[in-house]
Amino acid sequence: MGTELESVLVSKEQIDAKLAEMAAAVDAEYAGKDLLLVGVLKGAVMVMADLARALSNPVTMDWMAVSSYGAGTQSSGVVRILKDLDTDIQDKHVLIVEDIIDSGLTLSWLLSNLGSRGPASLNVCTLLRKPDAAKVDIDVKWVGFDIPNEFVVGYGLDYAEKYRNLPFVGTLAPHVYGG
Ligand SMILES: O=P(O)(O)OC[C@H]1O[C@H](OP(=O)(O)OP(=O)(O)O)[C@H](O)[C@@H]1O
Ligand code: HPA
Ligand SMILES: [Mg+2]
Repeated sequence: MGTELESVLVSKEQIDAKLAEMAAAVDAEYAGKDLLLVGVLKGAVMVMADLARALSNPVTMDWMAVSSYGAGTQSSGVVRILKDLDTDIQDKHVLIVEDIIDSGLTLSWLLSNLGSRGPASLNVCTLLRKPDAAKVDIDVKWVGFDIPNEFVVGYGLDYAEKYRNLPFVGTLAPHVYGG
């Protein structure tokens, strides 16, 4: 491990096993229905790719890009749409795929934004959640791992755009971000 990384919090093996479990639950929930997975760029790229491939039922996929973190380790609370969906989600079953719910501000904003477009159903799955950091209460159908309130990187998650390609989730040494 490089000197910038402090520890592995969730290993590749743990992620693979959890996504297989989540995929089975998603398959069961949406059996016989058309499901649209909405991945939240950029962080959810890895979860989306691996979760989708673990599903047995066919799905369609679309992406939204929003950003509230910039280069820091704290949410600004201001969510910006950088890219909207390509598809109309009215009357569709929609599952938002996220890498992490931290303050919950991104998801809370997304749920109200997508909810106003009239989907047949709207649910959320996330690989990680920080219960101690929640600023808003959100109903999340599937959560992979509840983790401590520490800044994490890897498996899609970045610090100033770095570390997204790590195959595991790890904590960053505080000296890297001045913590
Ligand atoms: O619960 P919250 O406190 O709102 O944080 C969660 C959001 O923050 C991250 O995205 P970010 O804005 O960093 O964009 P990125 O995915 O492109 O890194 C992450 O991917 C979630 O979408
Ligand atoms: O802990 C985190 N790490 C990286 N990106 C994030 N976005 C919200 N929380 C985090
Ligand atoms: Mg980020």
